[in-house]
Amino acid sequence: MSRNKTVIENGRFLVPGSVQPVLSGYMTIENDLITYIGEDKPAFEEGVLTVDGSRLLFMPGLINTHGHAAMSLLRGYGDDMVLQSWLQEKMWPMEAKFTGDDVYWGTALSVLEMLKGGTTTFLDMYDHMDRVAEVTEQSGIRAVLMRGAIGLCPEDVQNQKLAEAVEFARNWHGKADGRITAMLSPHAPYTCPPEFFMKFVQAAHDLDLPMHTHMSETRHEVEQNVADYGLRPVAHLEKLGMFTRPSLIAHGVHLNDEEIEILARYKVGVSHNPGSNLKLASGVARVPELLRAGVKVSLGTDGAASNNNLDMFEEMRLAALIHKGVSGDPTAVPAPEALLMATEYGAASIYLNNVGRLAAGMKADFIAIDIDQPHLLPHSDLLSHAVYSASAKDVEHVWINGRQVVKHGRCLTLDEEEIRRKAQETFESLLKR
Ligand SMILES: CSC[C@H]1O[C@@H](n2cnc3c(O)ncnc32)[C@H](O)[C@@H]1O
Ligand SMILES: [Zn+2]
Repeated sequence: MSRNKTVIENGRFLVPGSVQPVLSGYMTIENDLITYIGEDKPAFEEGVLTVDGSRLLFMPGLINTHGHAAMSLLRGYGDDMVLQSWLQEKMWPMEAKFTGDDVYWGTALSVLEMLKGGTTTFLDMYDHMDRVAEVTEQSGIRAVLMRGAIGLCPEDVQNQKLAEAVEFARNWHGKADGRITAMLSPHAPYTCPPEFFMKFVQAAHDLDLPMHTHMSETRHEVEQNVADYGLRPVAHLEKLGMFTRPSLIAHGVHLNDEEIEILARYKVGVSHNPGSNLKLASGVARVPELLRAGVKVSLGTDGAASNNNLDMFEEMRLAALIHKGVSGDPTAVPAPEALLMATEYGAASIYLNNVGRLAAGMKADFIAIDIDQPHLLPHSDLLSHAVYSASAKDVEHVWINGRQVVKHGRCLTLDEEEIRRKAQETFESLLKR
């Protein structure tokens, strides 16, 4: 008998993008992989763990392609502000006080929220990344991690940040049973002078890693980029060589047709963060146009201080709704497309080719939602329900890399009580420092 085998029986499974997007049947997981999914009952040996899937909807784990996990400590601290004053007056002064322990507890709080809400992979750009990696290892979640660098500082400090980013990537890429991968991440073109940004591009070449940055989030940022460098942000980053690397940009709210064409040509991914963009009054990204141009569009929450939660079901729903409202076209982002953005396109945009889809051979990263609830009945179209009706609270079970990490809504890998207590204590201590 194989070391670790589970068979899900009589479940409903979401396979967006396929001819049969809602499949009734069975799924087999062996060690870290899905080995079978189909209508026919597989033969299996006595003693294999079976899960009754009859009241559950199984779907790929959700993939959060942009965030700053430790910022959960600043949830509710600085609402109703635009990006620049929010960063300069509220976030950066508080973040300057963060220690490694603060980042650990803030990240633990976010990972707990994400796991319980059905997110199985998250991207994180922050400081003290060894502590983020520690939470990732302990919790069982999958993560794409990077030391984000703001270059508004003397050159020796810039170089120190770059060195930390490189060292982190060297130490952690491929670790935690392969659940951690790394990228390199200058924070944004408006916080990283060109020479500093180009050093990151060179490092990404040297380490053969993809790159990630914030870009074209606000109209002000685009105007400032033109004033400072004579170029809009896309042409500016193209000139700095970023797109010679596999790249993902966060936001991309203010893009013109030509910029969309450039991103498509270089196969640059865009992490669409509708909740954060709405809350910071940044605008609404041109997602239907990006998708039509063939750009990989995925979904992210950004940090919990600008969202103000990490519920990827909410981002999916927002992505499916707001573009209908803006365009007047009810087919602007249909439900299957929104689900793909949160799963398969998410995986592609962070350069993971083995998650984001329920299929034999893929890593067993999947979730089960309880569909026996009033807001998820009748079972007319379960894919529609997953996008338009479900929320993080409906998540019953979560498996990552074949290991169950949430069971009946309880996290099996983290100490929930301790994290709740430490998060509150940490916030209170930050206010006093
Ligand atoms: C260098 S660590 C990451 C850095 O990013 C800041 N941040 C959080 N949300 C946003 C956003 O929407 N746009 C730009 N920068 C953001 C965060 O406060 C950290 O300082
Ligand atoms: Zn961000």
